[in-house]
Amino acid sequence: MKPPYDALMPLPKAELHLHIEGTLEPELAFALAARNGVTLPYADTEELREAYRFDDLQSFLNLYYELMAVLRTERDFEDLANAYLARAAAQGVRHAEIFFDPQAHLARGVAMGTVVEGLWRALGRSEDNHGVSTRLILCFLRDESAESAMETLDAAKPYLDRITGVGLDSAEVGHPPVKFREVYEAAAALGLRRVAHAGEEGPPQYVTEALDVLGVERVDHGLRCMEDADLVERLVRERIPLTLCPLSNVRLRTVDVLADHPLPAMLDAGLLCTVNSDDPAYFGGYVGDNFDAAASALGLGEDRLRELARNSFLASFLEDDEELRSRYLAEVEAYEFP
Ligand code: HPA
Ligand SMILES: [Zn+2]
Repeated sequence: MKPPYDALMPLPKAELHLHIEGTLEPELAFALAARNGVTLPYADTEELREAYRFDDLQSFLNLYYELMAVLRTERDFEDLANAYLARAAAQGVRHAEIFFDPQAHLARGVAMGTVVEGLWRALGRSEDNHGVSTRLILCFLRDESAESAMETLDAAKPYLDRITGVGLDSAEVGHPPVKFREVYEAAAALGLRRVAHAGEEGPPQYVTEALDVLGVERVDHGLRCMEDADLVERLVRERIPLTLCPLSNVRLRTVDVLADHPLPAMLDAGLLCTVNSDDPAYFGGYVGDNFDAAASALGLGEDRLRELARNSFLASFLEDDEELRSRYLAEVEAYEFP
C-alpha cells in the first residue's frame, strides 16, 4: 500500500544530487537582486515563474545561469544555503552532499573564496542549526574548456578542507567525460572523491566513460544506462550508485510523464538507485516531494521507499564518519510508516 503524503517527509534521507544554485527560489532571487542593486528582466516573482517552462536541459540552463547574477557576496551564498537546508530538513533530509558551480561565478567576477566561504558559513553550522550534516562537491561545467576546469581546480586549492569531491554538470551532449580526464586525475591526486553527470541526455557510453576514464564512484542521473544491458549488469555488479531526480526528468523532458519513469525497473534490475531533487526551485519540488511524487505515480510501497532511503546513506560519502552513517541507517530501519 502506498503510504500517505505526510509519511514520506519524516522518512530519514540523504540528498546526493542537489545544485545549490538550483535552490534559488524566485522570492529570494528578487530579495537578493534588491540587496545588490541588480535588475532582473522580470517584473515580479509571478512573471519569473512563468519563465519556468523548459523543453530540455539547455533551456533550463539558460535561466539557471541568468538568475545567478543576484549572487554576489558571501552573505548571499550563506542565505541561499540556509534557505535550502531549512527546507531540506523539513523534508527529512539528515545529510546533504551539495554541488556548486564556481565557474559560473568566477565568470561574473565573484571569487572562489566568496562562494566557498559564503556556503561554508551555512554548511559549517548546519548540524547545529538544521540537524543536517553536509559535504560540498565542486562541479566543472562540461561546456567550458578542460583548461578552464583545471584553472578552477587550482583556484579551489586553498579551500580543499571544505570540499569533499568534484563533479561534472551543465550541457551534456557533445561534451563527453573524456574531455576532463586530466582534471579528474588531478582531483584524485588531491584526495577528492569523484562523481559526474552522465546519461541524463547523453548516451550510455558517457556513463561507461565516466567510470573508466574519470574513475567516478557515483553517477549523477545515469538514466540512459537502461539502454545498455551490459552496462546495467556492470553497475549492479560494481554497486555504483545512481542519483536519480524524477521531477527533474519530467520537467526537462527526459521522460514524458512520471508514470513512465524507469525507477521501478531500475530497482528491479538491482541498481543502487537514490532519489534527489537536482534543482528544486525550478523543477517543482524538494527531495521529499520527489519521494512523494514518485511513490504516487509509480506505486512504490514501503519496502521500496525504505530501500531508497537506505540507499541514499549507503551511496553517500560518509566513509570519513562511519559512525554517523550507521546512526542514519539505524534511523531508516527504525522508521515506522504511519
Ligand atoms: O540537471 C542538471 N544537469 C546538468 N547540469 C545541471 N546544472 C544544474 N542542474 C543540472
Ligand atoms: Zn544535476
